[in-house]
Amino acid sequence: MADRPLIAPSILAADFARLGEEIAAVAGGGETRADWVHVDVMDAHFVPNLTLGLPVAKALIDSTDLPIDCHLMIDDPDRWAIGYAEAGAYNVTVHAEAAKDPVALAKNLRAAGAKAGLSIKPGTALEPWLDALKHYDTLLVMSVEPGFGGQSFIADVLEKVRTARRLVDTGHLKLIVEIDGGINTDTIEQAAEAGVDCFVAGSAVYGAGDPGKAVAALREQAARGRAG
Ligand SMILES: O=C(CO)[C@@H](O)[C@H](O)COP(=O)(O)O
Repeated sequence: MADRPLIAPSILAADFARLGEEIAAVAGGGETRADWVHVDVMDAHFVPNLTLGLPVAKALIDSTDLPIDCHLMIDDPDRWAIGYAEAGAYNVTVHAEAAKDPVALAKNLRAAGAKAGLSIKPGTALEPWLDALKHYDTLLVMSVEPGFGGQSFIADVLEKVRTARRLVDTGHLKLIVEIDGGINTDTIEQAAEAGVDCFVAGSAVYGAGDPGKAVAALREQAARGRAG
C-alpha cells in the first residue's frame, strides 16, 4: 500500500479558462499539496462528453512539477495512449473496455517512460483482467459511470477494490489501486477502508473555496479510514 493516501484532484471540475492556475492551487507545500493531478481526456465516443486532447494535456504536463495522471476515456487507446506517455505523463490510464491488446499497450506505455494504468467501469468485472493487470502499475476503479463529474458514489464497486487490495497484499499483483468518481469527505473513508491507495476528486477539490485545503482534508479523512 502507498505510504500515505494519495490525492489526485481532477481538473474536470476546474475552471477550464484557468487550468494552469487551478493546478498551481494544489501544488503548494505541505498537506495542501496534491500527489498527482488527474486529467480526464474524453472523446465524445467512448463517453458522451468531450474535454481535451494531447496538445492541452502536454501543456499541462509542462506547466507543473506535479505528476500528471491522464485518464483516457477514448476509443482506440491502442493508437492514442502512447502520445500521452511520450508527452511526459506520469501515469496513462486506458479503459479495459476499449483496449484491443491491453498487454501490448501496457508494455508500450512503460517503454515510453510512463506508468501504465487500466480502468474498469462500475459494471465491468475485475476477474477477466487479472492476467493483463500483471503488466500494469495502476488499477483505476470507476465509482461513477465515466463521462461527467459531480455524480454520486457507487459503493458497490468497493468489492472490486477489496479483491484488488487482497491480490496486491498477497503479492499476486503489484498495483496502485485508484478510485474515481463521487469521492468527497462523506465517501473517502469507506474507500480508504476498502484499500484504495489513490483518490481522484473533482468537485470535492475544485468546488471547494480553497482547493489546497480540500486536498489536505481529504487526505486526513482517508488516513482515518485506513486506520479503521
Ligand atoms: O473521470 C471522471 C468522470 O468520468 C472523474 O475524474 C470526475 O472528474 C470525478 O469528478 P467528481 O465525481 O469527483 O466530481
